[in-house]
Amino acid sequence: MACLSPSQLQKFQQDGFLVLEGFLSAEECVAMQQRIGEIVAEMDVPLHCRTEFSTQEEEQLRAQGSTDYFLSSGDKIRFFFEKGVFDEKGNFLVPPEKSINKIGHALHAHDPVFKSITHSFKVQTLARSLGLQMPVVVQSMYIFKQPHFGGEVSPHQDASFLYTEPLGRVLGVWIAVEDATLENGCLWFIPGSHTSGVSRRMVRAPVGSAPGTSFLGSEPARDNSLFVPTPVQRGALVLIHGEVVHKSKQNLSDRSRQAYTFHLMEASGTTWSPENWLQPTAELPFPQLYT
Ligand SMILES: O=C(O)CCC(=O)C(=O)O
Ligand SMILES: [Fe+2]
Repeated sequence: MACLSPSQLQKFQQDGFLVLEGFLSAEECVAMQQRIGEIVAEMDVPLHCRTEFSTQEEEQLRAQGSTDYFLSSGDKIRFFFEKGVFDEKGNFLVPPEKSINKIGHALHAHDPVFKSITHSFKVQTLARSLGLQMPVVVQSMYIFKQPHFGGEVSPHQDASFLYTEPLGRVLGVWIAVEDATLENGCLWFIPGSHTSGVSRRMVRAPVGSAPGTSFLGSEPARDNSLFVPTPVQRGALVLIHGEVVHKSKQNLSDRSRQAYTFHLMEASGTTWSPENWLQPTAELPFPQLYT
């Protein structure tokens, strides 16, 4: 199951993504959900991410605060929210657990449940069967896709944010913690779109400068009809090539679509761009997958 067959490998190479249904058990998914429930119950939300200030000066301060909150989240467990969930005083307009867009970017390093799934024998076997020699985990996210308003993820290539030289060294591992359907915002891919490089890159601005990151190049308009929906069941794992174009729609249904996703980089012979927003730190060098 965790070891890819030659035809699965070929399909991944051809399409730039691959669905592996039943990769995790329902119990493993429930364990992740329960742990997330505990983490959210203990959540401490910094004021600068809760308050919508009124004057322009205060707005700038707030924007800088949340930029720093994001830019320094690579080695921490932090919370990112949907738009419009706070009033002007910073009170939640919806229950806190329904307001989170995602938790990032180091659950894989700091939380025992997510660490053991990330480094599980199944995941290691999968990485070996893809030929990865020295994979490291660069980031992880728990994505909520809340019912009724969970935001869309616009068409992108992961390598735009996680840039390497050469390209082709980043791999997304996306695990459906709940069923992902057409209604609740499943992933969509343009099959074969991983073979023509990266259209834009997000680079980190000099420290302290606003807005903190900027794009080199731009995302071209994509023909909507090229996207193929990828509904999957709870426990499915979707492999995402670093350059394949993908997206997900807003969740207007009444069911959430939670997912745990992490990104691997083949570290052997690869340069991680020093301009990426995400950088290994002294506290958290990118951990080796095979440990
Ligand atoms: O879960 C989603 O909707 C998008 C996830 C994604 O883009 C990724 O894991 O690379
Ligand atoms: Fe992505």
